[in-house]
Amino acid sequence: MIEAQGLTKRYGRTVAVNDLSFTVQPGKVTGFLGPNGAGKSTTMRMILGLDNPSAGQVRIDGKRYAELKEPLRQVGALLEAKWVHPNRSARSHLRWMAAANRIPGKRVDEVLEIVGLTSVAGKRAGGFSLGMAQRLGIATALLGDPQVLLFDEPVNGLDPEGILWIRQFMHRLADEGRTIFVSSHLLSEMALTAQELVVIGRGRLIAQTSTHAFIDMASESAVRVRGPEMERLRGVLTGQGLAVRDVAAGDGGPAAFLVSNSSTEQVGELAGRIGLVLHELAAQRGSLEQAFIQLTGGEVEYHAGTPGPGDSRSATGAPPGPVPAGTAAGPLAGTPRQSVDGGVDAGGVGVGGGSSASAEAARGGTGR
Ligand SMILES: Nc1ncnc2c1ncn2[C@@H]1O[C@H](COP(=O)(O)OP(=O)(O)OP(=O)(O)O)[C@@H](O)[C@H]1O
Repeated sequence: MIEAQGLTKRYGRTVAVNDLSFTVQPGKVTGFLGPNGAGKSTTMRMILGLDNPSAGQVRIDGKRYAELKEPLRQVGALLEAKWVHPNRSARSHLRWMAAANRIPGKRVDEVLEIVGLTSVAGKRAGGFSLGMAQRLGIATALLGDPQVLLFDEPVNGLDPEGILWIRQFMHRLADEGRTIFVSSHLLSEMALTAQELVVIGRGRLIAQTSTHAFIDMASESAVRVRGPEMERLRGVLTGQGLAVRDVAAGDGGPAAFLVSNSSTEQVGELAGRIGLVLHELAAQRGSLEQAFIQLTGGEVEYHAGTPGPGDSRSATGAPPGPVPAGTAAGPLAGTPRQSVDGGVDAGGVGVGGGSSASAEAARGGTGR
């Protein structure tokens, strides 16, 4: 289990993570969802002890990362693909990582098998596709057979086959009772991958809930309705206080109305009461991605103090809770990352990725 309490990270004037509290339970895939710059990677680095919190704390099975005796056996992580020395084979890389962490060599062949890389284990990792590199990163994270696994945007850049593999693989790991925490900025992807969600925007918690509940909350439910007497239809709907929007004709079909926050039953019955003929009556869902952007405070390019869509959230039916509306603690996505502070030697870290100095440290800094 992962537990964050009041977790906060400041980089100069940027508040990357702002008083974040959440828990990640074993036996499920928990998605860590937020737009680019929301603070996901920073949070993950703090979980892994690669960055120190400015305030608050995060614990893995009750302990801070630094207190874990054999971290690679407790936590594995995939932070970034394409991080292996290109001239090393997958097997020799894994052997090296295993030896550095006192893990028996036979585990290397096991993890190669688990991720489906056995047949290419002797090939140069430099020639690997992104999907294969991701598998190798996952194999590395699994070396110590940890119960807790973190994946930072694992499907970025993958083809559909690679995405499907990662998704199914995570489900399998969760079914084994492990704690799986996976970040993404794509709600549609998380809708298929995660059972639980921790949603953040501009460093703050927006929701921790089941994926199902979040999608219900995030997506507008509306009814599309059409008939030969549109103006009578409009009258009966607005007469009941329903919000009616004109929808342009799609695919050459006739124009229709979208009725917000209603059901097909309600619209059908209202029409039926006055004997109105309908040619179309269908439940519609808004775009998940758009709703998500609205909920998470919108644009990635916010600058401190700039009001954004988050400010009108209450008017859009956004959920209650810790909302970043109007906060000046925006992520300043355009802000250059000037400093990497609190970097901790990752020698024993189950980090399957990361192009940073810490990943180099994980490789022993040998540059081999
Ligand atoms: N080392 C750093 N120094 C300065 N600012 C940083 C540093 N790391 C992150 N930030 C800032 O903190 C904020 C959160 O960044 P973070 O990378 O954690 O977000 P994210 O949700 O992972 O986004 P992405 O998916 O784009 O990586 C951003 O404004 C970023 O510019």
